[in-house]
Amino acid sequence: MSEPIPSLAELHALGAAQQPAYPDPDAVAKVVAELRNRPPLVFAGECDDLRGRIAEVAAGRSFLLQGGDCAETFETVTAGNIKNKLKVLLSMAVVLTYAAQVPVLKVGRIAGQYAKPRSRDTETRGGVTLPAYRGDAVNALAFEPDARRPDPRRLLEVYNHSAATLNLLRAFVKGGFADLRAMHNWNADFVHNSNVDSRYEELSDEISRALAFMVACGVDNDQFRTVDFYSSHEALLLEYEHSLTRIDSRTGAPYNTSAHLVWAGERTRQPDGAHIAYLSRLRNPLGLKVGPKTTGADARELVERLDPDCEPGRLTIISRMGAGYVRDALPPIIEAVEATGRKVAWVCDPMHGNTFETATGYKTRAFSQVADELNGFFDVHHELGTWPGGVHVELTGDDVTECVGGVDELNEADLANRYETACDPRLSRNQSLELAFLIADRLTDGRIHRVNPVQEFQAEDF
Ligand SMILES: O=C[C@H](O)[C@H](O)COP(=O)(O)O
Ligand SMILES: C=C(OP(=O)(O)O)C(=O)O
Repeated sequence: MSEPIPSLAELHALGAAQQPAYPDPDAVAKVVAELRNRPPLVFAGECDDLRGRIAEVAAGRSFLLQGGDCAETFETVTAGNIKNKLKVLLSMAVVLTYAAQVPVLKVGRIAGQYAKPRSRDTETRGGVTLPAYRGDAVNALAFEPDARRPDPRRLLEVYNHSAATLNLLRAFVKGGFADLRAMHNWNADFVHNSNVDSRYEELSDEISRALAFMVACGVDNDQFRTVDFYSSHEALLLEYEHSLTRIDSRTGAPYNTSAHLVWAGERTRQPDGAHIAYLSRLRNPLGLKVGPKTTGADARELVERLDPDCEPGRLTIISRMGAGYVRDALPPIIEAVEATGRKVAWVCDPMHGNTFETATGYKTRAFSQVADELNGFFDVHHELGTWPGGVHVELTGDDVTECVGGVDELNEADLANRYETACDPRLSRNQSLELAFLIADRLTDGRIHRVNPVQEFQAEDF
């Protein structure tokens, strides 16, 4: 049984990094009271299912695909946007499942990813300094004093937009949209102009033939109709996360019911800080981001706090080292955690350690560095004999121009064409698919242990 969740006041007393400076505490209290009355967005039993599935990842029998926007915005909660993100994640999952023949666990960075930690509290433009944009959960992106003032009522909008997003996602994944037999349609709206597309089309044709064969052999057609899809976000804003925490009536344990999985970010994982104190009490599966300065001892201390019962599937460690550091910085962390006997899922975020700013002021990432970090991650796990359990990516289903390189050979001048992110640069739909093929190649290069597809593949694994 978990210890009780500390009160918000107790958490703040521990020191909470990256919280908004709300000007009106009464307005915050009102919003918290209102959120505490709202129905949960996810069911505790679903979080338990996800924990079981992450245990499969940790055991080397499955691969975790976690992805979505850097920062969701209220304005982009539209059917088209949600559908495109789901389509690219499903397409990536198909590539991984079929080409690499590993079951793929699908987790969106979605339906709650509205708050951003920032390097600086303020932003200065043309001699004017305003509070930094901290995500739609806190303030608005426009560089104006009113827009940048933190407004707690935005947390109610986070709840509303997350509920609408989850509702549509559940309809898509259970209602037939994600049917494997419809995989050609997921890409019908895209311009087919790259070698990634032809690889994908070839693979879809092969899958269609394989499915027709299986159906002809008597496999139940309906098994391909639905998929399991989970939600996740960084548990950053204590007021929001705490208000959506509920005691499960079945077990008496506390769950964050705003998402299936929540994670501690690189900037908020102080072992004695508020975020770790809060997360350690939850029964949800948890993520932990670790950067290049994390030592083995740091990692050990954090996993002992977050996973005191050494429960397989409890923890997903998401490394975000940077292409130049991953090969040196990751091994001591893996060794220290594995030495504790814990079974964690090891996941690579190849985005956050590889951000740079162009001379024209765009924050971007080079696809080559993203690929290099991923390759480093696979190399390290190969050398240590551990399972490279998954990938965590910032992506969108649209043809944005935010990261340079990749199949469309985007250069710095192209960034101005469709730079739409509210915070960090995301992979476009083509770059995301290209990444999936790259991962599939690493998983099938004969050096990484994988499951026997014939014995272990089940339709619901897709
Ligand atoms: O997404 C992650 C962080 O919020 C982001 O990288 C911070 O960006 P900044 O350095 O521009 O504040
Ligand atoms: C802020 C993020 O990452 P990190 O904590 O790894 O910097 C993020 O994933 O949005």
